[in-house]
Amino acid sequence: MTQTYPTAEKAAELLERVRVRRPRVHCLMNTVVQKFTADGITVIGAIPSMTSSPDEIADFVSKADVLTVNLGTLDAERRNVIERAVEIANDAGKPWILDPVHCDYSPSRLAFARTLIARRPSVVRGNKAEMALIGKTGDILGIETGAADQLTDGTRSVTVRNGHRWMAEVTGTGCLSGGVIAAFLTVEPDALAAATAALAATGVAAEQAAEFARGPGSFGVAFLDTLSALTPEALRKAARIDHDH
Ligand SMILES: Nc1ncnc2c1ncn2[C@@H]1O[C@H](COP(=O)(O)OP(=O)(O)OP(=O)(O)O)[C@@H](O)[C@H]1O
Ligand SMILES: Cc1ncsc1CCO
Ligand SMILES: [Mg+2]
Repeated sequence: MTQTYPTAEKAAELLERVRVRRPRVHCLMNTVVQKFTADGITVIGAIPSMTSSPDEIADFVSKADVLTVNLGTLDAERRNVIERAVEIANDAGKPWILDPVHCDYSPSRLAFARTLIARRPSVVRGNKAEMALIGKTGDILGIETGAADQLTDGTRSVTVRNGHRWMAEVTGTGCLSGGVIAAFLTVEPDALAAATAALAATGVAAEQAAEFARGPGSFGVAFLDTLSALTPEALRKAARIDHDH
């Protein structure tokens, strides 16, 4: 069967679509990087909301176009809220993404991540250590980020080679990428194409930011500037997307 693979042209088209649609992205985000993640979602052209209040989660997920579930600062109440949010997203047929932060530190968190994966997110994204434990995710798009981002949906595999080493020195670039991927999921049903475009966009913005930042601190700020200013044309030219065939 002939496979369709995401291209730089497709990434540019999807960036344009996100900016036109201005999707609502609800985030159950860890408490460490809420602001940075919300800023990343805003500058890509989407609208973030971040509440984890049990009595409001149903309304927020119902009004959102997509949900981001991040396990970074898990506690008993947050687990319940996550389960409720996932149920609402699934019942409404809305896409959601799981970031199993630090599942490599705690067996109970890894077990919780597995129960969530059984409820079929559109995407699971983690760093190398996290995805080594999560393992294969079958036909659910699995993404291991790092110097190169590796994406596979069980049939097709893609590598995004954009980015800068300072991304690894700013806490929350991975969490932020989850929010940006979520925004792209609302404009493209092929999760592989959506996530490839999102990671190329953040990677190209990081390369541009590194040209005028002086280190990780100023890079974090510059990255929001360049992600905000990123044009579809600049993304098309600078995206480095490879695939397996
Ligand atoms: N050495 C590197 N060179 C280029 N890009 C990188 C490098 N390391 C990480 N990145 C990029 O940084 C982002 C975060 O990836 P990483 O794997 O570090 O996530 P993470 O560990 O989950 O981050 P966090 O938990 O702080 O949010 C991704 O977009 C990835 O492409
Ligand atoms: C450092 C840290 N601890 C919990 S969440 C988080 C941020 C992203 O991983
Ligand atoms: Mg992480």
